[in-house]
Amino acid sequence: MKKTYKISREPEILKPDLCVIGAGSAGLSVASIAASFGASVVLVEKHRMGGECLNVGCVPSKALLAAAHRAQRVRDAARLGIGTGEGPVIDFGRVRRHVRDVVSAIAPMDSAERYRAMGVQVIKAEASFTDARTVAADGKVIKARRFVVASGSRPAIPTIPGLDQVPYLTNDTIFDLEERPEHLIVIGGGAVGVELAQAYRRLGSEVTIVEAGERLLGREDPEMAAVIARALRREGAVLKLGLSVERVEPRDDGRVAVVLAGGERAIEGSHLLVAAGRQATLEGLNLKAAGIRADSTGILVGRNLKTSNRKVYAIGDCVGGEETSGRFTHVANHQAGLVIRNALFGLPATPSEAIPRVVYTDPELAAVGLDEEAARAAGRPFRILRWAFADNDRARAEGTTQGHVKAIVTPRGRILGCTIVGPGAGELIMPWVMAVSRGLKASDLAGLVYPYPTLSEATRSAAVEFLKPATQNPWLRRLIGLVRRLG
Ligand SMILES: Cc1cc2nc3c(=O)[nH]c(=O)nc-3n(C[C@H](O)[C@H](O)[C@H](O)COP(=O)(O)OP(=O)(O)OC[C@H]3O[C@@H](n4cnc5c(N)ncnc54)[C@H](O)[C@@H]3O)c2cc1C
Ligand SMILES: NC(=O)c1ccc[n+]([C@@H]2O[C@H](COP(=O)([O-])OP(=O)(O)OC[C@H]3O[C@@H](n4cnc5c(N)ncnc54)[C@H](O)[C@@H]3O)[C@@H](O)[C@H]2O)c1
Repeated sequence: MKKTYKISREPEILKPDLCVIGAGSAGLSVASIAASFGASVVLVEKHRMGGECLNVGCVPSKALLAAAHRAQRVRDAARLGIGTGEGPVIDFGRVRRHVRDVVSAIAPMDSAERYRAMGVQVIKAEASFTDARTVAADGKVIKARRFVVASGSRPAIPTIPGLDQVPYLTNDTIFDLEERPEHLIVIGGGAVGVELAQAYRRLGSEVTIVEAGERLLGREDPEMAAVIARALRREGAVLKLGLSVERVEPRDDGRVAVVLAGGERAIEGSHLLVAAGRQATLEGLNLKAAGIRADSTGILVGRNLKTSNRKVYAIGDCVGGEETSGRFTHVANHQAGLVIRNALFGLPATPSEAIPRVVYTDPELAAVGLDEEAARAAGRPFRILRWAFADNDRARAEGTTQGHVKAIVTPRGRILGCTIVGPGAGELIMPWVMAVSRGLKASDLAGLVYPYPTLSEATRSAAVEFLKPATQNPWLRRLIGLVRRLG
């Protein structure tokens, strides 16, 4: 009889400088920067290269909003004397194609091929810790000098009775819709809910937002968030605020009914979007085996973004606890740079205090540093400087006068924070980011020359507000008199 031999193959052992888990915004940034410095990098991704931002987050949502904002401009054109007949004709199939085309055009930047060409070893598999110094993926054993967990987040699904009995959308699926929803009900009035609600409303859907909190965009300055709420209402979105969802029911005709607490009439819609926050993706990682601490908010990090295992960092959306500066792509990128500083060069990795955030509605809302509430909570004296876009010549010319700049400064003028709601707020926030980050004063921004007529002048006007009391200063008035006498 022929003898059979069992061939037991030893697993391949890789010993790179860095092993990065997750190829979303955070993981890709770390991998590319490390590779550019000549470090050896293994990047492990179990699903799609580019993660959430490229595939189901920032990119498709901003492409959809771009189409929606274009439709609104057509509606608004009559105010400037431009006839557009019956208003915009929305071809939802083409809108969807535009969204897909934008994602496809950016995808090569995040592709495995591009990263392999940089010298990164890309493994398409789930990564799992086997002990404090080892990760297993695709039958390979990775014993890296340092690990970076960048495993991201996914939509948090609230426990609402009946939700599991109806089809519902999240940001993972809404960009695949083939047809425009007739009536989209959105659970959650945070950034995801508000941006997508305005996008669909402007593309012609009926939209209802149900938000458990008393207002939309609960983490933003209430005065500024109210401008967005007014804009949404004016465009016909229905806002149900301060109401919790009691249950969700399917209707015989395929529609969905959302029953609200407090005896409110049930809302019936064709589609339901759950946009009720995020949950860190931790399953499959086997964090316990590596001694990495996490709680319900995500992986806990300390100084230098290190986890409780000092060889392992965590960055991006998977990070929880108090340390997180928000779940944003630019935060993920910033943290990637910090990890490189620490892991490759042994330098301290101190997160910036000046992290901006933008909600891409129209008008946009952008913020950096302290807002009024945070300044009050800090218990130190401060001043508020405001400037309305209604008093900005360019905004008047464009017919986009909603909103204002609201800056928080110390009594000596040091800029502590700024929130802008208005046209292009996401672009206008940058001098304020620079000011907060570099400890600049209102006089620094007031002293710059701004081209006329630009929206940027609203920054100077707000900053000049700080200097206005000086015009009443008796010493300065006496000085003017003295100079006058000197001829
Ligand atoms: C609708 C929407 C719009 C948004 N718009 C903006 C915006 O305009 N601006 C902005 O700054 N932010 C925006 N965000 C937030 C932004 O998308 C996230 O902050 C960012 O994508 C987080 O990047 P990340 O790399 O931490 O995580 P992710 O992009 O989620 O990447 C994590 C990757 O890790 C992989 N992974 C997980 N576990 C494992 C494992 N065990 N093994 C291997 N791979 C694993 C996942 O498959 C995933 O690809 C938006 C979010 C949403 C939902
Ligand atoms: N422009 C951007 O930069 C951008 C855009 C979208 C998302 N994001 C990121 O994604 C993160 C997640 O966004 P999000 O909007 O999903 O979360 P979020 O936490 O900002 O808002 C979720 C909202 O849902 C509400 N909610 C929760 N459960 C509810 C329930 N059962 N009924 C009614 N309301 C309920 C909450 O009160 C909250 O207001 C954001 O924090 C942000 O970091 C950024």
